[in-house]
Amino acid sequence: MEKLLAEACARIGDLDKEAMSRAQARLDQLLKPPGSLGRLEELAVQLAGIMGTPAPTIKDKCVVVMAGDHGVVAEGVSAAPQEITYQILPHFVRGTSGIGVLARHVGARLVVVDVGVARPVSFSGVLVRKVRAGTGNIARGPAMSREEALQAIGVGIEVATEEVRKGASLIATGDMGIGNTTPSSAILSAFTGLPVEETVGRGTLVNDAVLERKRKVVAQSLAVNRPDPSDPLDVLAKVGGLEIAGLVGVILGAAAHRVPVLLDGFITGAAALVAVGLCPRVRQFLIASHLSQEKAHQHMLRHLGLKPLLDFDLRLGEGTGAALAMPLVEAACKILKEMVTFSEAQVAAMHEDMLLRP
Ligand SMILES: Cc1cc2ncn([C@H]3O[C@H](COP(=O)(O)O)[C@@H](O)[C@H]3O)c2cc1C
Ligand SMILES: O=C(O)c1cccnc1
Repeated sequence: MEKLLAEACARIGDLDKEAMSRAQARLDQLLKPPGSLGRLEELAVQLAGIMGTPAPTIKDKCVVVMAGDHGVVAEGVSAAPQEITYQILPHFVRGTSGIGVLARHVGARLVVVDVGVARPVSFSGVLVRKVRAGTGNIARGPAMSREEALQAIGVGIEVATEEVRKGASLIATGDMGIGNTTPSSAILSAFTGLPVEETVGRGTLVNDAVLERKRKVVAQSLAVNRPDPSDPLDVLAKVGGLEIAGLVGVILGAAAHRVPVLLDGFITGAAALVAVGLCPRVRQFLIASHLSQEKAHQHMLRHLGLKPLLDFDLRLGEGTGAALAMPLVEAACKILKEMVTFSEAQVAAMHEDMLLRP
């Protein structure tokens, strides 16, 4: 499994600078004032760099949802019962959960993976790649062993690779796992050193008493496990989650094939922190779809150096924000391909001498 991770990291290159400058040059000639399509232009240049062509196209889109359970729910850190992680799975497959509806809405394939759900899963349509039946309670000990973390990363790499083989040219990440905002906060604190007051939020909308308990639990998980921020795998194994590890693999596996990765909210952000820790170059392949209402997401994105596309007050996870942002990514590609330049349109050029140039 370590080999799979090492291979994926080794394959992740830099952005294609030549494709980026050609895309930028075309954007500057298109029938519009310079830079007037704003962030769509930035996105277009990034996509050109990721996909290695000045005219990138998105053909097939998929959302990968990794599901896993968390021993730390025994501490009373979520307003939702643990069984929901299991019970919601058929609604993913049938398309009646939040991401079920939104993935269908944007025309993306939905891939649901059990990488660590507590109960045995046998719903047809769910890919069962269970590494273990839920993590250990991070308030008392490690979430999982290093080997299990590597195995779950391997599952993610394999799933992403398979989706790319089937034709995916844009992959969105999603999470399902009751309790998973707690390990995500622990990961954020471990990497940034931020105090739990800054990294712990309300998750499924817990009240003040639970929020306070959650802060103590995260602080305790760090004190008990002493994750080493210079060793991302150590952080993941000690205070992470199985679905978070799976998502680390999806991110690395997609980037290894030069496929852009849309992050969702707080949990996929925690996975991104680990992935970037393991392979800093992967950052350039990431697109932050939205700013979650989970308060600490802003710290996460700042640490990752990513600017969210949407600010929609979402706090569901499942990949819902990432799915909603897919049409923006497609729009950025279409601008490059389908818009005409001033000269192609035979339209009078702008007054160069009157333009503000940086
Ligand atoms: C019905 C339901 C559907 C969800 N879909 C995603 N989450 C989200 O909420 C959970 C994280 O919040 P916490 O750490 O407070 O438990 C995760 O399952 C996450 O995916 C859901 C939560 C619920 C209740
Ligand atoms: O930002 C998220 O992804 C999120 C926030 C709260 C609960 N579940 C997910």
